[in-house]
Amino acid sequence: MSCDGKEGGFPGSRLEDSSSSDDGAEDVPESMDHQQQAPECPYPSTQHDDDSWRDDDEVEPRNPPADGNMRVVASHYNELKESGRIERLKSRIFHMRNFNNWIKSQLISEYLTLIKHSQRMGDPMRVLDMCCGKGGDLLKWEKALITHLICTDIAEVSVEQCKKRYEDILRRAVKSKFAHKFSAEFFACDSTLVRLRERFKDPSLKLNLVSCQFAFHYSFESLTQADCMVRNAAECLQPGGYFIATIPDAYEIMKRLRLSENGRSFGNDVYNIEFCSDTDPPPFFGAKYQFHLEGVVDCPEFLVHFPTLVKLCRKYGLKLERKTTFADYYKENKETGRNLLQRMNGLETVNPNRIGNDEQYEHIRRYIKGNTSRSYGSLSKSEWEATTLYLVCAFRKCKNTWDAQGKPVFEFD
Ligand SMILES: C[S@@+](CC[C@H](N)C(=O)[O-])C[C@H]1O[C@@H](n2cnc3c(N)ncnc32)[C@H](O)[C@@H]1O
Repeated sequence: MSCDGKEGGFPGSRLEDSSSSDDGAEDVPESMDHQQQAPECPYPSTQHDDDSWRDDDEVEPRNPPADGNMRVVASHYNELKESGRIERLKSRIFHMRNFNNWIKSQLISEYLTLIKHSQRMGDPMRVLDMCCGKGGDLLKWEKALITHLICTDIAEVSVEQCKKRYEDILRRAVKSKFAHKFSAEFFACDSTLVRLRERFKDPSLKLNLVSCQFAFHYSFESLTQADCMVRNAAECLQPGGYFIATIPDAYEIMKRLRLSENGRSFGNDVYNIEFCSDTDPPPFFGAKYQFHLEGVVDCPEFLVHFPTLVKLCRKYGLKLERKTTFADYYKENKETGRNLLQRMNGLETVNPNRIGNDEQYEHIRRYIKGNTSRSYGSLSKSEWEATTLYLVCAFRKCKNTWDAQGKPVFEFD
């Protein structure tokens, strides 16, 4: 597909079960645990100390208004085909997709746990899954024992599939005495254009968690769109509630771009990023690139200038609590999340005797220093390079008072 992102479909790679995820991974039921125990082989983390934007302080859109990229994005996701389990197993990014899904599980569990600790027994747990896709996180919500879920996405086909999956979960829960049941509502809309609360069944609803996984960056097409998306994330959150997201790490992208040969594109055999113009430094909004991920994504995306995101969030009472690259989040969570990572097949079991001189596993050869007596859990070099394009972030909703004009005054501590 060309860099203008106006053609072609969204090649899918899906499981046939009811839990596949649009970031390419899925919730894995406990019974699918067939990966052997394998110690994880660490892979060097990437650094980003390079501020790639102009260093003034303005949050000004320098790009023209939205040019229809959202239509392109929506049709990509709407056209996404479900593929069989066999096909998915053969994918070169099978483990990376599961690894990304594990990161989401850890993040969701971390913040739901924090919220639960501040609640009383029996308090409701209400979640907005903004840009929910086909419902890849539904089993996570079920396992976390939430009470109400709102799912929305720009792609109507995805929302329909998400709703069907929820109904399947509910049917199973009704049959089983012990399964957890939660209520849910679904609607399709553009979160960068529409005020979501007006589409809620109860617009006065207070949420505990807003989750936006692998999608928030689409809003950085323009200030207006990003502002709308942040307001949607913030305005229904209770004080003490959280907005959590996984987004591409724009610093890492700019760093790799500047190291690239042609200064416009870079990647490997599983992913590619190509900038549509050679704006360097990039603008705060509308810094567009074409993202291609092996068999899963071929879509226009936008850099998220993180300090600008933090400013927008503050405007709506959201205080930054965490910004961590996937590489570091993995390091932080690999002990506590080890069993889940294994169950989710988030790492490939690599036998050092079988890797020969394959440069994809060079890091393992270096790590084991000749000891070939056991297997290691790892990702291939290409998969690792792709997953380390991302970061996790979390913002906490602050309490507020009201000024004489009726505007909220947030207490940021
Ligand atoms: C990579 S998928 C992630 C889906 C899901 N959050 C997950 O983790 O499985 C990105 C999703 O963002 C949705 N999306 C992109 N732009 C959007 C917008 N402006 N409003 C609502 N949804 C949007 C797409 O339709 C797609 O389902």
